[in-house]
Amino acid sequence: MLNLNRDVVVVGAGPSGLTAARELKKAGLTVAVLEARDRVGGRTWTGTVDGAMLEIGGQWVSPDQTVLLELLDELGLQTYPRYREGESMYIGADGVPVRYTGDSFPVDPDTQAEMDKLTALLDGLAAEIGATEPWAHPKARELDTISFHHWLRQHSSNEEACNNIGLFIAGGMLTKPAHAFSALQAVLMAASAGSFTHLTDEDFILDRRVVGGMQQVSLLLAQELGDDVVLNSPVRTINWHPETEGHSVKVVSDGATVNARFVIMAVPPNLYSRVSFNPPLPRRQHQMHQHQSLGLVIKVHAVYSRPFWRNSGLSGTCFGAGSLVQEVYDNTNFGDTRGTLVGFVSDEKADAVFELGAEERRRAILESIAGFLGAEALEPEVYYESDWGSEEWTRGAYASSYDLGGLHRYGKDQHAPVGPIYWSSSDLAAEGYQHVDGAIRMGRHTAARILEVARVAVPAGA
Ligand SMILES: Cc1cc2nc3c(=O)[nH]c(=O)nc-3n(C[C@H](O)[C@H](O)[C@H](O)COP(=O)(O)OP(=O)(O)OC[C@H]3O[C@@H](n4cnc5c(N)ncnc54)[C@H](O)[C@@H]3O)c2cc1C
Repeated sequence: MLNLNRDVVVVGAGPSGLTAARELKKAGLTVAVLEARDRVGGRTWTGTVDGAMLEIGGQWVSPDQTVLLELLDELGLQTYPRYREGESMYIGADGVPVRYTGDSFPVDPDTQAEMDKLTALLDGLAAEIGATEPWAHPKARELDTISFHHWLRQHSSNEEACNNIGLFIAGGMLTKPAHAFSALQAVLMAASAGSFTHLTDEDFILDRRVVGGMQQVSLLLAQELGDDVVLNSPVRTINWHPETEGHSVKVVSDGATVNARFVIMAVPPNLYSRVSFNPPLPRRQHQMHQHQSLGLVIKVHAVYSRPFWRNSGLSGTCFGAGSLVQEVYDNTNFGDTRGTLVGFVSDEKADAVFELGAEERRRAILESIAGFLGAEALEPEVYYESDWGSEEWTRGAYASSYDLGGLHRYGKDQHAPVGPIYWSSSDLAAEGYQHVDGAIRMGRHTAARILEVARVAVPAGA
């Protein structure tokens, strides 16, 4: 068991915690990062399964994610574009697969007009409300007390249009059913990516990947931090002093005990209560944290001897709001001769297939992909389901959002430190919310806040 004395202890070696630690260390403070798992990277994890390199967690980078793009550059990591040549596939309300090109689904003109109307409304709200303080906008309560499902139907009676627009935020981003979160939460998601239109444009939001995998960001940051990162060390208890802000914290983990002046909880909010705080956190945090939960999505990887869909002029991009696998993309690795598809089974559909045995689930998922791309999809060489819901130190995917009414009620306090305890994760970001970019932004922001306080606070032992 290590006994360490540091200025700041960071709980969690995901991109947010590692960024915060790096910034603090650069500024001259001493740090320790305690990580529960036997690896760094958190929800980014580049693994090898049956000889295939898979992005088990976060992978895509979009052009608005400028902080991540800058960091990739600084770390010497290269990116490459997602394969997108050829026609896409769409399965609409009639269940018939249709090939199409361009940005719009091949729907009838009425449905298209309704989708355009809903898109314009959401773009307008995202621009007006923004991602920084959505809870402070005059419309916050009104939008936060109606589910996204009902908000869509309040503005359109076209069910296919509502389902298609709902897909981009519900199944596609928050990975919760559209009845489980508010219209305000949907607006935050859109604003955090620059606009709702960005979320509907897969060539924007899923633009590029990192050569060698996204986890390298965390691996390289951890390499710089060296022995200051301690793995296999789930933090169990944080003893802190409410009166002496920033001066005295004792963080107890399985691998190390750290005495520090500040602590950063760089874990998703649903895991805060895994740590015993002594004294307990205030009422406000106790309540707020119970309203932040992770969604659920199965990221499915299927690797084939070759990218067979390309031979028939298909890009591998497929959408079907009513399909079990509601999105499919060509996820072939840089320089790989094999072809990889990635698909997503979200929220209630994920619940349903988790009721099945592994073989039956695999068959149902591959049949859904084959519904878009043909029978060759049924026989991958490698098949893998990323099951983040079963990961003790995450418990869902992709990230956390408030339940209905929670964002306007609690949002203003989600960043507020409690004495020496600060909060940092992509789940709390404005720009880049739920993404690696947001995790890095939050890490920098939290480090800057601590540096400001540390300048005037009395060092431990003084
Ligand atoms: C399947 C999937 C696909 C995704 N796709 C994308 C994508 O394409 N693009 C994108 O930008 N983002 C994507 N994301 C989201 C992105 O990965 C996350 O937003 C990002 O990793 C969050 O970083 P973080 O540092 O805030 O939290 P995390 O990455 O979750 O890191 C938190 C760390 O804290 C550790 N921890 C938890 N509790 C404790 C404890 N008590 N003690 C010590 N350590 C603890 C965890 O083990 C973890 O390492 C995806 C996520 C998933 C799961």
